[in-house]
Amino acid sequence: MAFNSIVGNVDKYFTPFYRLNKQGEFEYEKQLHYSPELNLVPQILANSGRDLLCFARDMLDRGFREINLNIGCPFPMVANRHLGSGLLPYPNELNGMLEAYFSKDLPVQLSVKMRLGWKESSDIKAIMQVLKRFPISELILHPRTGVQKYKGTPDWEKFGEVVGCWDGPIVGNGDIMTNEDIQDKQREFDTVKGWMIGRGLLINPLLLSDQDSSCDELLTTIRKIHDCFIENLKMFGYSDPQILNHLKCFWEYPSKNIDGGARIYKKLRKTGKLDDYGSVLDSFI
Ligand SMILES: Cc1cc2nc3c(=O)[nH]c(=O)nc-3n(C[C@H](O)[C@H](O)[C@H](O)COP(=O)(O)O)c2cc1C
Repeated sequence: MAFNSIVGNVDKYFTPFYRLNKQGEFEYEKQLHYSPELNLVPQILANSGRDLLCFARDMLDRGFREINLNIGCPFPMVANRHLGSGLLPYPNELNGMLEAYFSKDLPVQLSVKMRLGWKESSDIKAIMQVLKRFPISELILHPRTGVQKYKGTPDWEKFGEVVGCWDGPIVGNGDIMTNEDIQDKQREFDTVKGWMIGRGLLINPLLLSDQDSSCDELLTTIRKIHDCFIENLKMFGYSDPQILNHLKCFWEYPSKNIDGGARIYKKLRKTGKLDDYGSVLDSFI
């Protein structure tokens, strides 16, 4: 929300994934509703048709017409439960979930965000055979395995193979850090519908602007996003300690693009109260 208010120029946003809590329920922010100003797609981490359907119905009630299934999350605590990229070695489980979902014919499109596999990129072969059986509205592929996390480089050759065998809309994701990266990738894969950007936009929120931006412009923009983010967190009803936690996470990526950023990030992380955090931040930025 904060990024969209201050910078924008992005076609589509995705929520962080929702998953069942320990009580077996989904918990949503009360502000989670579709709005035409923010093309937001709610994402779910699931491995059962029942959970996927329950989430889709909840999102339908909130005005959404697309949900996104995450079968790419690489964290072992997630993957060990056959969730995220941990589902990729189990095509039959994916098949069962999708059969259950599409048997209900809900007016909620299902897109998929995935990696190439869990341990082996060869997982993708059987997974693609399953996905092709269903009307998946969009496929977003980050061409690394789960165990790779962010190590090494994305396997763009494998990505090309998937693009070649998928008839529907496909989006690429991985290590896009500059505007030129997008142009290069689009030239290489001209049938690809778009590019999802994660860390690149967190590090440089002005990545998509046409002109080179100065350090001052960048810093001012980051600060504006930050201040808007705080307002949103307050509006969402978060407590001060929760807000502080979110703000500390906020700086992980932008601090990489600021002179002395590592030092600032370290100092901010050490603060224990929101007031102290504000003073430390004001002394730097
Ligand atoms: C802080 C952070 C949180 C993320 N949370 C999610 C998430 O909830 N769902 C998801 O599909 N991907 C998530 N990702 C992964 C990104 O969507 C993306 O696939 C990954 O960062 C690779 O793209 P990039 O090289 O452009 O960053 C997250 C990444 C980061 C850095």
